Amino acid sequence: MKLLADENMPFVQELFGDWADVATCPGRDIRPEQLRDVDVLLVRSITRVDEALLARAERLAFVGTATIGCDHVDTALLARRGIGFASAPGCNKVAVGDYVLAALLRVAAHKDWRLGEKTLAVIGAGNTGAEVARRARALGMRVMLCDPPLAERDPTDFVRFEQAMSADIVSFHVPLTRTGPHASWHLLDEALIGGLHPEQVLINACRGDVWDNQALLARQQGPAPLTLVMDVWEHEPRVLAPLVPHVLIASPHIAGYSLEGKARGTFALYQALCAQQGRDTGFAPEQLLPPPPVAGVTLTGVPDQVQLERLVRLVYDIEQDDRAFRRALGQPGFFDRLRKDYPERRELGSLRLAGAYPAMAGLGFKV
Ligand SMILES: NC(=O)c1ccc[n+]([C@@H]2O[C@H](COP(=O)([O-])OP(=O)(O)OC[C@H]3O[C@@H](n4cnc5c(N)ncnc54)[C@H](O)[C@@H]3O)[C@@H](O)[C@H]2O)c1
Ligand SMILES: O=C(O)[C@H](O)[C@H](O)COP(=O)(O)O
Repeated sequence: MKLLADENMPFVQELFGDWADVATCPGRDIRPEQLRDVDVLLVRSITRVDEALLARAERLAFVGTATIGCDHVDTALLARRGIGFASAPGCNKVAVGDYVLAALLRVAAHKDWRLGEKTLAVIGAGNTGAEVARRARALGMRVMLCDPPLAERDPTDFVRFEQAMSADIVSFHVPLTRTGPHASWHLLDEALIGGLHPEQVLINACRGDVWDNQALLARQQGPAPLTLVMDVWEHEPRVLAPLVPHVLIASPHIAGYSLEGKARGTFALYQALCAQQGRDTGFAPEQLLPPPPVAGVTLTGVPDQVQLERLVRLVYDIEQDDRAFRRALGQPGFFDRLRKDYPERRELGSLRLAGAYPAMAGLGFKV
């Protein structure tokens, strides 16, 4: 069995090496002729799996994407051609929760806000949105959820989009869709951007095209800019460079890039391929992970917001990501390079807090 995988997918050798002939290559450079004799293709979000890519893939029996988002895969085509498919729902939801928590604490320090007095709206209350909501509640924030597809089934817990957009902080967690009643392409459009209050904070850790970046730039260059946190950008890997100086935290689509999240992503594909081939799964994803560099801290009191930010930074320093992004901006290929060389990052759950109050588990730490 010949398996071709994106070179940025860790643990492929460990999981598939003893039963497949494994080759890896840059995900953006996979060519149709490379797939001629390939049985299994494992990709990340940067490989467009479509008619053109699969034109010569006569042996292909399985495609896996080690991601939550599937907007890069023509799943209808795979179904038509009888090619098995798996994604990794939820694999990096905890990492996205960590990213947004770190961002919230940074924003609060920047604006001199007490988060417990603020409202957070989550647009898209699925896997990642729910993680974010859990953490915000643990910070004492008032949380609004906006998810029209879920609200159609049970409206009890949800607010309308217009109400959500009035929150102090609005965090976006929707899949990218271009058609249908809940299409999310440019969900944040020029009209909406123009009507926001200058004190508001917007976070995008889902897909860049959900926000109209040109319209945001126009707003930011005006007299009443917003506070922005952007992990994802319209037209990645290209970035609208003039927007970056107007963004408080800028990063190269790494919100989900914890080591644990990546291990879960590859492992989900391993499980799916094992199931397709009737093979027993011999591993647990935890076995793939090295011990974390800092495994425990003892608290002697209830940490305030500043101490909480320090604790988070002990595991994940979002400012380091922001600095690396600004330093590299403009260099050829900088976006993909930062992602490829992304430092090993552990989840907050890798840190055990002794003496913590129980709500701190809601922030993601092990208590
Ligand atoms: N930046 C990153 O590293 C990163 C990491 C993981 C996921 N993502 C992106 O985030 C997206 C969400 O991930 P998830 O795991 O939470 O997915 P999910 O499918 O679990 O949840 C998405 C939710 O959005 C809702 N939704 C759909 N259209 C909507 C709309 N127009 N308005 C409001 N809600 C809407 C859905 O009903 C669903 O509940 C993924 O599709 C992926 O594109 C990015
Ligand atoms: O959809 C996802 O799961 C994330 O956006 C994913 O982490 C993106 O990372 P990539 O696949 O591009 O490496």
